[in-house]
Amino acid sequence: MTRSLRFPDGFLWGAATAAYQIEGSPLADGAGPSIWERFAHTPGLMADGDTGDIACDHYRRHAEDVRLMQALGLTSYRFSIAWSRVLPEGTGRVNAKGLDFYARLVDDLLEHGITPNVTLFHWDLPAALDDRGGWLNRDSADWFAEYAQVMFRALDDRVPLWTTLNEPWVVVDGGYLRGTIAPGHRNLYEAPRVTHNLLRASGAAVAAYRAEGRHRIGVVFNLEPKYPASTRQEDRDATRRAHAYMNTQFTDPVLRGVYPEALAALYGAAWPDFPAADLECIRQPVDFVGINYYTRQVVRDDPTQPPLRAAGVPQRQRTHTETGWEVYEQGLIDTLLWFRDRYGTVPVYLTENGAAFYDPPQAAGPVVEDPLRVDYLERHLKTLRRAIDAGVDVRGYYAWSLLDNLEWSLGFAKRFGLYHVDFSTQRRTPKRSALRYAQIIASHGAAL
Ligand SMILES: OC[C@@H]1[C@@H](O)[C@H](O)[C@@H](O)c2nc(CNc3ccccc3)cn21
Repeated sequence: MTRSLRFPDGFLWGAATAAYQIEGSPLADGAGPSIWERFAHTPGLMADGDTGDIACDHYRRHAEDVRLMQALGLTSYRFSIAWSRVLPEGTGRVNAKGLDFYARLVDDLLEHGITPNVTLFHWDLPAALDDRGGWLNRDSADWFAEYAQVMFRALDDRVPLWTTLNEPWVVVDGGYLRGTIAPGHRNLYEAPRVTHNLLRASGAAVAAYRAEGRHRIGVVFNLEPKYPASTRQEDRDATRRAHAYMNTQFTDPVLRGVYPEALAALYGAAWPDFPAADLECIRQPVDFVGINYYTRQVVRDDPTQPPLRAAGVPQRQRTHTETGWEVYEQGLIDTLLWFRDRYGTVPVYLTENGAAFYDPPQAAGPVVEDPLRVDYLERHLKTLRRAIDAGVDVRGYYAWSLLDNLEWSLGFAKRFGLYHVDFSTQRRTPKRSALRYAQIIASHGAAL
């Protein structure tokens, strides 16, 4: 007997985007620059010299894009606020036109029956705050709480789902250790301090929400399950280090109030002695957690790669995406079951899941054929259903992404969208995966 794949009543079917990746017009109507405005306009840092100056032109085409969401039957849309549109200097003066853009977008979503899921910080820190030390400055928690309160007071009457941060690990690893994303630092001593201030900021925003919020607030982590390349103790130890660095470095402080012990040894002299009171702020209870799942990592010991001393082992026998990520849907249920077993019944949204594949050249027509993305979507939704059957409290799914967009420093070439975007004309064309997703949504999962 084939089990129905219907999803629970009230389960949200969404798609996700981020401000700098889709909006364009980064300095329009009084907006201040973000660190991404600076990073993207620094020669040599962006593939093909791509920038977010236009991107998907969503700032001007938002009404058209909401109609695209409605065409898929989406019941929710996850998007981020560009902090420096609303607070051009990061704190203090509010730019009414910036706030108004997001109020009009939220109203339009609600009029189309689409639940807004708002991310306050998706990597685009106001440049003016970076000039004051950015996330390295302990004051960043207060700056973020001030900004969050401005947004709560403006939109909490209409926004039922808020998230504070998107993927603090990527900000730390990419922005302060590897230098691959803004602000492009490469400093081991900065990394744990940025982790700590990001988590303090999230906690401060959650505390501010408790004072006046009417709905629910959470935080979004990218979780990537780690599997040892062999049963050798060295590989198992390396796997544990990689898991602590990428995953529990963030989930444990927020959900358990402590950092993983492995981090002190990993960071060594760079590991600060944090005030205990900070952890009380960080561990503010959240109403839900967003999990972004894309792939897994198979890990081996690698003494040549300090401080982690771990390396990924390519799984060449399996399909990979254009960003080099293995398609491994089993990692999704492994992650969700691990999360439930470690942290209990905190509700979860799968706030990002998707893939960049090379869409084969085809004649311009009403649909772009993307068979690999259709397969990726089906595999992961079927697996998500298995996790729900196993008792994980998953409340919604957000495909990354609604539109092909600016894949940060990788530029426009890496296409994750359900809709293809011709960036020379801004024409949106549904991919086959969009039509398949619409069919799945219409059946609430039964058509899987
Ligand atoms: O890379 C695709 C998306 C990206 O466009 C989103 O803005 C971001 O939220 C996002 N996070 C991941 C997963 N985490 C990750 C892992 C390694 C490098 C960069 C991101 C993928 N994505």
